[in-house]
Amino acid sequence: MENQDKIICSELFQKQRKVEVVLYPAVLAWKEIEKSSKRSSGTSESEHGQTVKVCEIVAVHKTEDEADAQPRSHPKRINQPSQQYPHAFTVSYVRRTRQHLWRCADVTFHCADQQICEQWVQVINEQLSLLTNRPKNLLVYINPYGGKRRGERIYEQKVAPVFRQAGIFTDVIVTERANHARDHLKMEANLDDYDGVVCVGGDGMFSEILHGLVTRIQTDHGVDQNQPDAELVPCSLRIGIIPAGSTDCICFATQGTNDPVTSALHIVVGDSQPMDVCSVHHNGVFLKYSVSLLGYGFYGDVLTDSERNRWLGPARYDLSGFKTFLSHNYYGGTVSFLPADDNVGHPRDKLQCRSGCRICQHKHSSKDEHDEASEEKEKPAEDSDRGWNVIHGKFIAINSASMSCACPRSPKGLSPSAHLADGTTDLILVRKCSRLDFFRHLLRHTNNDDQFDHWFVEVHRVRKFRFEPWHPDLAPLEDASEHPESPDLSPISSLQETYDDRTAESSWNCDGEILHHTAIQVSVQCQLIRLFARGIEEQQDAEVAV
Ligand SMILES: Nc1ncnc2c1ncn2[C@@H]1O[C@H](COP(=O)(O)OP(=O)(O)OP(=O)(O)O)[C@@H](O)[C@H]1O
Repeated sequence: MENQDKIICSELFQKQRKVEVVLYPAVLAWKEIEKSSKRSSGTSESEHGQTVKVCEIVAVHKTEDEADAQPRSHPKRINQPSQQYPHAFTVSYVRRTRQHLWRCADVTFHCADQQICEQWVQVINEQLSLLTNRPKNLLVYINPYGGKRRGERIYEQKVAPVFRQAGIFTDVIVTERANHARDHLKMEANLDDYDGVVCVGGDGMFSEILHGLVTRIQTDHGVDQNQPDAELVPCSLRIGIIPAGSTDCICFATQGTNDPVTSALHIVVGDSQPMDVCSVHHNGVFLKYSVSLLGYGFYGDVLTDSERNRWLGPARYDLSGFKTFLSHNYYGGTVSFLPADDNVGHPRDKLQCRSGCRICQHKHSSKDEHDEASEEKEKPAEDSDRGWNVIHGKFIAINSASMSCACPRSPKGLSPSAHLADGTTDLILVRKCSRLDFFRHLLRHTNNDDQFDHWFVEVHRVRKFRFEPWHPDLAPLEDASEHPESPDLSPISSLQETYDDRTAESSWNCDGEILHHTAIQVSVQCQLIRLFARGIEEQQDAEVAV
């Protein structure tokens, strides 16, 4: 940093200390000139001083009220700095606290000269205006009925003040019915007026925003969503998520916490996290988009049952989970999938998707190359069955996890190494097994053991997959030859077993909504959307090297 050009440098006064304050293009730094035993916290501190990244400064303003600028706990000393340094400015910046939580902290500097004070405010504001990724105008949708019905209060009390401080203009729509936000985005919203869309609600509300925005962009570009192989147009507007639902998995998986203030700050600093979206079709008709979990069998049944108990609130998922576990249903069907290239890793490689993920970045550059190459072609090649794997079987669960699906209850998630933006989804097949085995598998989602390390579980990283349920009259024999890596699979006797013991079909749980078709085709659309998020930060990312 010493080598960077100083933009401005002054001797100022901060918390009873004389400090040298320097603004570099990327960092604001200050260090004590006269040693004091007291230190403030929140910024990166070292023997050289403290720093804040310019990109994490929320706002700067002149501090008009001297009383506000002085620490109240030292009334005796108020006159000392205020006589010598009567002018002050305050820098508000992102401060990391525990477990990925962000808070807005203030540091106030006192100056002897009004001109210097004003110059500092002006220069910092000029640097902030160079940060073109920051949103200035946002369209906010609030679901007043999500979660514990606190969406409006959360927005007014915790989010709006942060946006105001950062000088962000907002248009706020409190939804009046389900799909209000989706329809407004699809048909009415003037998207050119905004730099992003903010969703105040849970995963269901996010799904509305996702569908509204993606559909609108495809319509505007004349892309037919019903074509399973259509190359969808990525959304230029980013989506911010303010968690206010009973399930906030997408927020948790992209920020590491479900906290409205943290989310608001990620929006203010203009973070950008690309994200894959799965498109789901049935016989050439578009059904839904999914960004987190597509689950057939166990998770479909849990959702179906929980819908009957909505009155129980979030507790309905526990009750339905328990009931579904006891019923121990399994379902016959054929799963076909197109495996991903080796360069995106494997679901069991323990490489977790974190902020600045290497695998997602690699995928991004190869996507660019692919985009350029495909522009030269008239039309993308037709899907052939070349490279597809086919598995027939009886399954307790078929899950496709496009992200880890980590949540406070299952901190590792369904697929701990799934990536947010690598153009793949992790297809997890849980075959028919004993109830005790299935329990052991579920338990491993909550501890450090590998949940895929069971004879009845297999996991594949895929770009596309299809599912066809077995129909009563047409049930094929189970084909163990297709999956040689599962030596313990049913012996010959069960291959001869007809599908007499099947139960009825299950349903697909698509990001918390039930799909009305069981035979589906799924295709991952690489980095179709971007969120105001930066992925889960490693601890060392929280500190600036000085
Ligand atoms: N004004 C409204 N009235 C009724 N329903 C609404 C309204 N606005 C949005 N919704 C719907 O409420 C559903 C649940 O919303 P949300 O995801 O915000 O809360 P949630 O408590 O997490 O719910 P869930 O756990 O079911 O996803 C969404 O599917 C959304 O379409």
